[in-house]
Amino acid sequence: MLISFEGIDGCGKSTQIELLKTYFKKINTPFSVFREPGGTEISEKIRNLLLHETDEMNSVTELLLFSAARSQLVSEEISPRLKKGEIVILDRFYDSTTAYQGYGRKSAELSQIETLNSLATHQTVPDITFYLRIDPETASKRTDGGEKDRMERAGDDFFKDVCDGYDELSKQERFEIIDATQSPEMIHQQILKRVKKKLN
Ligand SMILES: Nc1ncnc2c1ncn2[C@@H]1O[C@H](COP(=O)(O)OP(=O)(O)OP(=O)(O)O)[C@@H](O)[C@H]1O
Ligand SMILES: Cc1cn([C@H]2C[C@H](O)[C@@H](COP(=O)(O)O)O2)c(=O)[nH]c1=O
Repeated sequence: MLISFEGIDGCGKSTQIELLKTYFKKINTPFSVFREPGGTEISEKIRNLLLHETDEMNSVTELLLFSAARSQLVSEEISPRLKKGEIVILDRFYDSTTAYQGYGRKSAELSQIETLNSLATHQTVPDITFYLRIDPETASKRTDGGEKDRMERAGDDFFKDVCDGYDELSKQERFEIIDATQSPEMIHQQILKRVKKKLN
């Protein structure tokens, strides 16, 4: 089973993934967690380029690098585990590319991004995608104080477009839309309900 978490920076993905890990440990169910971009040696190097490189990067290079990191992660880690019937939790997957590079940066036509996503994932689609929905102002307040990476510095208008992208994407059946301004425990309960339904 493949479970992905999506939303803008500061929406609370990491917090919810930690709570879900605790649940799977409690019920003695093995699972793996990967973050995107990252999760393999090559993909972590690409992450560094994408998030911490200070030189100018054009938006198509950015799109291709996110896709390259994903392709490596899927072939090296995700596909082998899914083939064995394991649970894989992803902190972001290709919906991030559609929302950030498609709707946010407008790096390419959405149909081109869809093709690229399909190529990088070998058509791997999550069983459930939790979309932690939050407005950019509230999310940004949560991450204030910390050092912002290259994507987080993109500005309010960019994040509004990314949110529009997620709102559009989340009309698909596999999405569970969650009000991310609720307490972490309330959000966790909504996540557990959907996970348990899928497990049974
Ligand atoms: N439901 C919540 N209500 C209020 N604050 C929250 C909630 N969930 C997480 N936070 C806080 O918001 C901040 C960001 O949370 P977290 O790191 O889980 O988000 P994230 O989506 O993983 O962020 P990023 O994508 O930037 O890594 C943390 O300080 C966390 O404690
Ligand atoms: C996979 C993916 C990610 N991004 C952006 C989203 C975030 O700003 C960073 C990742 O940081 P996080 O703290 O690990 O969430 O990268 C993107 O723009 N496109 C993508 O495909």
